[in-house]
Amino acid sequence: MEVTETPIRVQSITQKVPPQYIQPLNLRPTKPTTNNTIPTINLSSDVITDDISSACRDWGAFHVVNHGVEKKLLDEIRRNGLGFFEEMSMEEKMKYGCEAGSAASQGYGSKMLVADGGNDGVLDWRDYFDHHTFPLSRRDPLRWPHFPNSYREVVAQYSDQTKILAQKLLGLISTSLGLSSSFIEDAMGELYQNITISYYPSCPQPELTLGLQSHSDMGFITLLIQDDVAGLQVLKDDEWVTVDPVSHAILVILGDQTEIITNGIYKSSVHRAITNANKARLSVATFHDPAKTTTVSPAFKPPRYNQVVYGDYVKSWYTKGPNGKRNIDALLI
Ligand SMILES: O=C(O)CCC(=O)C(=O)O
Ligand SMILES: [Fe+2]
Repeated sequence: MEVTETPIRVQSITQKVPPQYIQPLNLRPTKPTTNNTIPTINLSSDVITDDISSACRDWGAFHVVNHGVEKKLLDEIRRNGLGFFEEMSMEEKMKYGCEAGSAASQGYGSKMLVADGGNDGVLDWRDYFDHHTFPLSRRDPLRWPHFPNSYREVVAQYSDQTKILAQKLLGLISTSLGLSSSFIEDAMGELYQNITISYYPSCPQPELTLGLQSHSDMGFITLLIQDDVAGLQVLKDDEWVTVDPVSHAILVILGDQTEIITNGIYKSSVHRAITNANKARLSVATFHDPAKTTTVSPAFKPPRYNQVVYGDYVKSWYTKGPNGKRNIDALLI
């Protein structure tokens, strides 16, 4: 299997859903049957260790409030992202197009994972803009949109503030397991951060498509904000639970490296995005990963996962496709 970039962007599809975007019957979204809601943790409260611990154990995802990222900045990054996708011409946007054939290149794209089986050949109903933000040597704002005017400044500030929050959360996660507060950060080594703004155009047949297929994130921790159009779902006890947008909260999603380092005590969250007939949806996901050369291994004995070089893990993810959790399951001892 290989990763290719399609020349088309979902935004440019004007009529009915082309066949490449139609999910097989068993993967099409159905109405959630549960009223379960993911937990919310107030980071300004003193007694949150137990809450963090149960949210990480039971869900692998939770909202945080009083998180220290300026509310204005959350609004601004959503506004600037929307400005790029909705107000710039396709011709202008394509000047920032991702490199064809590269799995994680920076810029405007709509990724196509081509697999020999399963559903991975089906395309996501999503366009995105990916920004490399940390280490600072990777940060090149000239490769980010020049419109709206504040775009580059807002992304840089958002990157700085979310990195601080991610470090704080990794500290809390470490201490909740009796590890030193810097344990996960030390194991991660140099922090790599990418910010992906996803734009899910309204879809004429949402019952046939997925905005983003079921997956868990590869790295340590993802911080996600969405707009007021619901669409994100997390898998809990084999049921899809819709994550209702909470104004100015940030959703924390544990990634596969956190599952490995915690020896499976904490689980990465399987999630997906569904589409909507009437409204486009925007989300901003900020990923925190180790360097490709870093080896991640369980902190507890006996290990339940084989250690892995992060770069190999990423390669395998892009080779086999993200479907559900099959990549991390392959490391189980
Ligand atoms: O759009 C969303 O809410 C989900 C995005 C996501 O899961 C990802 O980019 O990995
Ligand atoms: Fe994700």
